[in-house]
Amino acid sequence: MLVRNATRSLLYRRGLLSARPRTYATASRERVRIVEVGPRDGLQNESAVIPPEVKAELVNRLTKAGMDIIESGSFVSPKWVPQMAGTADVLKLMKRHKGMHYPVLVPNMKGLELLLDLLSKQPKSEVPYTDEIAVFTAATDAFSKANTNCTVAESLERLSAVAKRATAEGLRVRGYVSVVIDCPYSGKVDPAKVKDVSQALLDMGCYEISLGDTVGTGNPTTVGTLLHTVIGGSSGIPASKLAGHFHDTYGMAVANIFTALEHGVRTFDSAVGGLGGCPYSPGATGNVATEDVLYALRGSQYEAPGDLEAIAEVGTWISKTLNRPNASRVGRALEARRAREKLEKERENDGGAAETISAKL
Ligand SMILES: CC(C)(COP(=O)([O-])OP(=O)([O-])OC[C@H]1O[C@@H](n2cnc3c(N)ncnc32)[C@H](O)[C@@H]1OP(=O)([O-])[O-])[C@@H](O)C(=O)NCCC(=O)NCCSC(=O)C[C@@](C)(O)CC(=O)[O-]
Repeated sequence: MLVRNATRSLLYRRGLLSARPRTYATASRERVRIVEVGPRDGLQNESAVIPPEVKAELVNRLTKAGMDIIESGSFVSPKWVPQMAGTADVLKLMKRHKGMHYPVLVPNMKGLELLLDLLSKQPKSEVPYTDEIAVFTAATDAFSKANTNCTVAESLERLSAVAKRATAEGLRVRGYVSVVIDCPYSGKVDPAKVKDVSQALLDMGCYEISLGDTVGTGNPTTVGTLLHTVIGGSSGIPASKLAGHFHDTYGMAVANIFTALEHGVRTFDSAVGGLGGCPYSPGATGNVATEDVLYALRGSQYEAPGDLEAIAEVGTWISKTLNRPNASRVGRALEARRAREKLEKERENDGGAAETISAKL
């Protein structure tokens, strides 16, 4: 069947590629959605101050590399998460494109009002700063209190009002449930509780629920058990309404994604360069790296957005900019390959020059 390379076509339509992509024959592949969370989840835990220009540049580079859903910041209390202060500036600075989504986290009505105020001041001719918010809660009271200073029940009440108002204002609402496997404060989490909280978020109008293995302790068995409970039974939540958000603390995130794929989940959150960690989950490392997800899906029946080589270059750039090691193994391997190829080219050029000199002599 004739299909077009989806990512290159998207870039061409956005005016980021000059040449129309060629069409070529390939087997039809099932589309997987990737929510790139690097600019939000990835940066929220960094201790050094990151200027809004750098955050906006990260979004721009990810766009050029083909990502089409980029979580771009948070309207949370700057006292709680100082790194996300200035999200309004990031949204103003970054280049926004029609058809893309730039969700931002909103924890309460105050955050939503700040966002709505910003949107109301934007010239109508511009692409909106965002058309989507993400609300977040947890499967345990202990984590919810540490993260948002209220119990799960209190957070659901708070978020229900936020979701209702956001929907009325024309915004899409995504929901997160944190600590779906283990809680750093209260231990093992009951999958039935995850199902109840997810259902409550759907009932208040969230179009999708991202299940967060915040601590990154899940493995294919525990993730499989979780999904079996959440999706299964007559009151099961359809897999199409779920997303996987796996931190890679124990190196299991890619395996967990494949387990989730087997259960029908087709949306995954990832962060370029494996950036991130949650300020309220001590010891947890970053999200699964976008590069690792794209590489793992190569040659499979699934097609994901994003150009792997280009994403890897963004991972190299942001890791250098933040002065931190690139946490993506695929990113590091591609970096090493690029360095080798550069060296070989230089050698070739040197050899060529030497040959020219000896020919002249
Ligand atoms: C929810 C609150 C605000 C409650 O925090 P609180 O202290 O209970 O809030 P409050 O209502 O009592 O207000 C205290 C002060 O904060 C201000 N305030 C209040 N709200 C806002 C706001 N939205 N924006 C800006 N300022 C705000 C408010 O105006 C007041 O200012 P003051 O009078 O003292 O000057 C706080 O706990 C908070 O912001 N928490 C966010 C924590 C966070 O961002 N965590 C990381 C994101 S979640 C995550 O990473 C997990 C995820 C999603 O990736 C999935 C996974 O991996 O599991």
